[in-house]
Amino acid sequence: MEEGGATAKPRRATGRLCCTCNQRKAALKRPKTLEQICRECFYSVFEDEIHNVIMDNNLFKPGERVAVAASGGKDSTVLAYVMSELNRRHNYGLDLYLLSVDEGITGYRDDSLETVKRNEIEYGLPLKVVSYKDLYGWTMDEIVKTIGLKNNCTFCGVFRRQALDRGAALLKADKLVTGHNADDIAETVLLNILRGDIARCTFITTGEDGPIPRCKPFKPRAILDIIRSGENFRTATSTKMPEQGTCERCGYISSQKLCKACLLLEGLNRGLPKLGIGRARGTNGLNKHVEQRNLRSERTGSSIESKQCGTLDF
Ligand SMILES: Nc1ncnc2c1ncn2[C@@H]1O[C@H](COP(=O)(O)OP(=O)(O)OP(=O)(O)O)[C@@H](O)[C@H]1O
Repeated sequence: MEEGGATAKPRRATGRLCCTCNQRKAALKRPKTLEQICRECFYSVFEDEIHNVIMDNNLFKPGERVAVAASGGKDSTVLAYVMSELNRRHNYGLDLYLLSVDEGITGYRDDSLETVKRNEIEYGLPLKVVSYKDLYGWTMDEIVKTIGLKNNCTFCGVFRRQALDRGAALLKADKLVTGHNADDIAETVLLNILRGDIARCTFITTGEDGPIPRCKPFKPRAILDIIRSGENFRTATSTKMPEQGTCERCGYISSQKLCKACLLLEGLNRGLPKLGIGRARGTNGLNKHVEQRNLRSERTGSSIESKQCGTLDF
């Protein structure tokens, strides 16, 4: 794995022999170590690194059912391959499944779902697809028609997070693994610093207090400084953390009366699509002030939320 994750672009090597096997021609220069390495050795080093991350962090136990969040994009396609390969090679004893969320974005997700269907056959992993339309009654295309291009990422991010949890629950999975890599984690650290909300986003496993913990095996061993600084953040003991309960409407984990997805849906279904956009910490989730603040910041374009895409912790 390179610093940026599974698929960061390596630099081309310059006609030297691979420094690992000393036999084949080097195909790339690893940005992390500046070593010139051939294709075969790179695959093997990369897979060993992921195996070490999994072992060092005790990510799985034999017999666990693990859902691989598969978007059909590059990172999760590599993740599906590596998980099935390492499971076989090192006898992890895991029951692996592919889990895809169809957000209902014509011309985008329908294409990438075809990739996941190919992975299902190629790696022999059963595939479960959950859709926004079935779970929420809305596709992203319909949401964009209602809310416009601005802020629609909030819906997509909140709904996807919950859809993955719901899909994993349908699969009776013990764990959910995602293809988030070092770049994704570093980006989240930076955005959360701006929001004064840090630490949790750098954990390799999150949600252990909920029904299905999430793991990110692509978080590399040689962690970027920015991730380390996030890990070193401590939450002051005097800081009141939100208490985790359940949404009184759908039963999903929530620190408010209504979870974020139900709040967003409430807005969509009432014809007030901006209702749930923004943060509602310490409120019952249907707070007039939040609603007003959102409308205000929408007008001024001043909130961080309006500039970000989706949720900031994963
Ligand atoms: N529609 C989806 N269905 C299933 N899993 C998803 C979906 N979208 C994202 N994920 C999971 O979340 C991870 C991060 O997704 P994101 O889109 O932020 O990053 P990415 O680097 O583009 O990932 P990828 O290359 O795998 O699409 C993915 O690697 C995947 O594990």
